[in-house]
Amino acid sequence: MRAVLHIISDQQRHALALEDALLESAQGGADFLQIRQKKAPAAETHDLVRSLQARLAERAAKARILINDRVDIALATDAAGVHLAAKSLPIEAAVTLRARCTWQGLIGCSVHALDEALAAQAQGVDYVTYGHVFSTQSHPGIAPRGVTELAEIVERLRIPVIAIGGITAETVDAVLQTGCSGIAVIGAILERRDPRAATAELIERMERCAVRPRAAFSRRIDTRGSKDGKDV
Ligand SMILES: Cc1ncc(COP(=O)(O)OP(=O)(O)O)c(N)n1
Ligand SMILES: Cc1nc(C(=O)O)sc1CCOP(=O)(O)O
Ligand SMILES: [Mg+2]
Repeated sequence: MRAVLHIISDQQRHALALEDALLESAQGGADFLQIRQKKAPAAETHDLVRSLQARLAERAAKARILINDRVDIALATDAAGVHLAAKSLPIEAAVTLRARCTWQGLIGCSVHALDEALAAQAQGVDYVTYGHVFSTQSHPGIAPRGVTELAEIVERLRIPVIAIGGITAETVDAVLQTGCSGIAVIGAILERRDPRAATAELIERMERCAVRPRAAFSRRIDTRGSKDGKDV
């Protein structure tokens, strides 16, 4: 089991057209495309997800889609999961909602400290992203947290920890040495002219790492969000 690769969308940070860049990264082997369209109208994000799902299926690309923030869009598109950011619906509310419906996708969230990570785990998330590990254009002026704190969080949690923030092909080995379950990136893939090749190179480096993830994703990863796992 190798660590997973999440590609996160950003409306400002992409060299190719965003949808094309995401598809290229999926064809390069990305495991998750996390659709993070801050401030985009729901209809626009919904249409982007639907279009990506259709184009991924045409290409037989296996990447799963996670929706940032919008639980409603995750349900409506039967996405593989929802990622809760700092100002999203509280974890407890998202977990309760999932218990009441047929959608059974992943629920993940962003954390930035050990106590937040432990609280998120106790509230029932399936994974956390922890960052930012290195300096990142997305959060300028906030000090990076580094791999030592990442290693402590990985050690203390039983659920998968995905490292995020400034991770590149050059630094991925040091990140994976912590035993984290994956990495999430924007710039290392979406700001490249050839996201497919950049993804393939990053995955090759991930596969070469001798340290394996301490925690595996739950079985929810194997299906689309709905209980029967059928494709839409
Ligand atoms: C200290 C700190 N606070 C917030 C963030 C970013 O928050 P997040 O919920 O992950 O939202 P986006 O990253 O999607 O903007 C941070 N990195 N550090
Ligand atoms: C979206 C995001 N969230 C972070 C967090 O720490 O929560 S860091 C980050 C930016 C990731 O982009 P890049 O790989 O280009 O640094
Ligand atoms: Mg974040």
